[in-house]
Amino acid sequence: MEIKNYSVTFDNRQLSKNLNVSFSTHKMNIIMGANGAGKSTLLDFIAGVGPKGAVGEKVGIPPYQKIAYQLQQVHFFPTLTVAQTIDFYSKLSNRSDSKSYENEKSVRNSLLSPIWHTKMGQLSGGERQIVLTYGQCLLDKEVYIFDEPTSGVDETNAPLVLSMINDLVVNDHKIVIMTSHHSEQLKQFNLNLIAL
Ligand SMILES: Nc1ncnc2c1ncn2[C@@H]1O[C@H](COP(=O)(O)OP(=O)(O)OP(=O)(O)O)[C@@H](O)[C@H]1O
Repeated sequence: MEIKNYSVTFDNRQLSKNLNVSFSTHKMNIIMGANGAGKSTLLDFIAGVGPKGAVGEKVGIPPYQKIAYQLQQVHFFPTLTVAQTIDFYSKLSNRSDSKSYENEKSVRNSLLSPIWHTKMGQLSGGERQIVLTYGQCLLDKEVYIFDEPTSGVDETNAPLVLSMINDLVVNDHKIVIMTSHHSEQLKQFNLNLIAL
């Protein structure tokens, strides 16, 4: 999977010019770069949701229906409980429960179970992030894109969340692309680092 000759300009400001990126099928793809470097914008392009005015060739990138994309700003229904939110994701998925892995079970049992009946609107920012990342991992897609999935998640919980995401690559052979500002959290994983 590749992006070739990707360029984007906003208000006469050239953000990216003729960028070429190859994505690994057997390592997590991590896009790193300074604030405003264009990481989220590139994710939007890969996911097929924008940005206007971006050009580039997509090679081997599936249509948007086969892509799970978690935006940086977490979106949720504040009056649904965690249980109802996860049920919502499960209903969007064709995945069978038998494909549940240890890290996913650990997130559910240790992180989600204490807040299972709490409304999404009552959770902390980090808790919401964990619930929605867990939900994304339940979907049955070819490509999973996460924009800073550990933003707001504490140092103890972040490795578990990242291990759950890494399982998508290692166990399910899916393509994972994410942005991160936390290289130290990712050291233990097999990575394809993409610097913007
Ligand atoms: N629709 C738009 N119109 C004008 N400028 C935009 C638009 N979308 C993004 N930008 C600008 O492009 C730059 C890159 O934005 P982007 O969100 O991709 O950065 P980022 O690398 O993800 O940053 P961060 O690490 O802070 O999340 C920013 O300066 C942003 O203001």
